[in-house]
Amino acid sequence: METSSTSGATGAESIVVENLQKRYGDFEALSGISFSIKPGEIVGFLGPNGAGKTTTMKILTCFMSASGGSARVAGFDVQKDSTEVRRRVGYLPENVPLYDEMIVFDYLRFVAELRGVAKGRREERIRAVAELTGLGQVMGRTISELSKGYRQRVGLAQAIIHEPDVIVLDEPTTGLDPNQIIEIRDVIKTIGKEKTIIFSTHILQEVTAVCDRIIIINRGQIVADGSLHELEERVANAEPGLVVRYEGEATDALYAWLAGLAGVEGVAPVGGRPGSCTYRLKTLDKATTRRALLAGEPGVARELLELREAEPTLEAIFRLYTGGETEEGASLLSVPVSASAASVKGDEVVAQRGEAPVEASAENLNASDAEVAESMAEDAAAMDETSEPEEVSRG
Ligand SMILES: Nc1ncnc2c1ncn2[C@@H]1O[C@H](COP(=O)(O)OP(=O)(O)OP(=O)(O)O)[C@@H](O)[C@H]1O
Repeated sequence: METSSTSGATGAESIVVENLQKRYGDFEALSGISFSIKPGEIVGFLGPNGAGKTTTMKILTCFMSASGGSARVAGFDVQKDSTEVRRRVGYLPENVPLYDEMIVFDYLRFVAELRGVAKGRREERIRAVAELTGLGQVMGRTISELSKGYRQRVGLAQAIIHEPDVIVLDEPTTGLDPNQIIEIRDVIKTIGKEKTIIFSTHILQEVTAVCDRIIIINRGQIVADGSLHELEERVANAEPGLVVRYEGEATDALYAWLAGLAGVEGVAPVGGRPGSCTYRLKTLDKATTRRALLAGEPGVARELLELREAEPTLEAIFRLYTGGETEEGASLLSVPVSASAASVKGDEVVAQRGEAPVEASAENLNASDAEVAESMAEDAAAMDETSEPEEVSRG
C-alpha cells in the first residue's frame, strides 16, 4: 500500500478540511468547518450529540458528499479522488458493519481482499492486525458470538487491515464497559504510534486518555482546536480557582465562611472523602484568598487537609467553548474510567477454523450497515484488476 508521501499528496498534512459544509434539506449540519491534521497526530473530535461529528467523518471517508467546501485526506480530494482516499483511509463507523454469521478470520480475509491487499500478503496482514487488536483468541469464532468489546476489536482490525495512512474512528468506545474501554483505548494508542487518527467522542475523559489534540465541534461549527494543555490553560485563565479540603462534614457555616473570604467569587462543593469535605473556590486573587484561608477564623475554621490550585476540568473546557449547550439539551456524560481497573479476560472458548463458512453478502448485514456494505461493494469493484482474485469466506 502506498503512503501519502508516495501518492498524489500535495502537502504535509494528513487531513485538510476547508470551509466544509453539509446540509440535510434545510438543516445545516456543518456550517463551513476548517481544520488540518498532521501525520502521526491522534486527534479527539469532541462534541455533544448532534454536533456534526459523524457527518464530518462520513465525508472524510467518502461515505457522504459535502454540500460545499473541500476535504483532502492523505493528499487526495474526497470528492474528486474518492477511490484513492478509500485506499488510504481506514474507517470504524459508529455501527460496525460486521457479517454476524462469518468467522472472524474469514471476515478479515474478505475485507483484506475488498481493500486491495495483495493475495500473497493477506494472511500476513490478518495475523498482524489480529495481534495488534488482541483478536488472536477469537479468530476461529463466529462474529455473532463475540462480546461487544471483541466486536469492536474486529471493527478496528478491518479498519487497518490495508495499512491506511489515516484512520477515522467514530465513537469507538460507545457501549463498552469500563474494562473494554481501557483496552480499546490502548489499541488506539498503539495504532496511533504509526498512523494519523481522528476519533470522535462525546466522552470527555476519552481525549485525555488518548489524544494529542482536541477539536471541539458544536452545532456544526468548530469552537476550539488545540492541545489539551493549551485548552486547559485557557480555562484556568477563565475560571481561576483553588480547591480546599477540610476535616469533618460540610456545614452551612463553613460554606458561608468560605464564600465570605477575601477574593472569593464563588464556592462549589465538589464531594469529598468520608470524614472530610472539599470545595472549589472561584477567585481572581488566589494569593489573597490563600492567605485568608490559612489565617482561619475562630468558630468555623477546622483542620485544613488540602489546599491546591484548581485543575481545569474537561467539563469546564467544554462549558467555556460551547456555553454548555447541546442540541436537544443532551448532557455530556463523562464516564470516568479507573486506570487501575482489572482488564477483561479474553473469551475462553477458542473455536477451530473450518466451521461452516458464510457467504459475505449485503443480506447478512443489518439495515444500518447497508450504506457501508454498498461502499464495500464499490471498493470491491474498484479493486486493482491486477490483484489476483480469491474466493472469500472459505473456512
Ligand atoms: N441523514 C440525515 N438527515 C437529516 N438530518 C441528519 C441526518 N444525519 C444527521 N442529521 C442531523 O445532522 C446533525 C449532525 O448529526 P451527526 O450525526 O453528524 O452528529 P454527531 O455529532 O455525530 O452526533 P452523535 O454524537 O449523536 O452521533 C444532527 O442534528 C442530526 O440530527
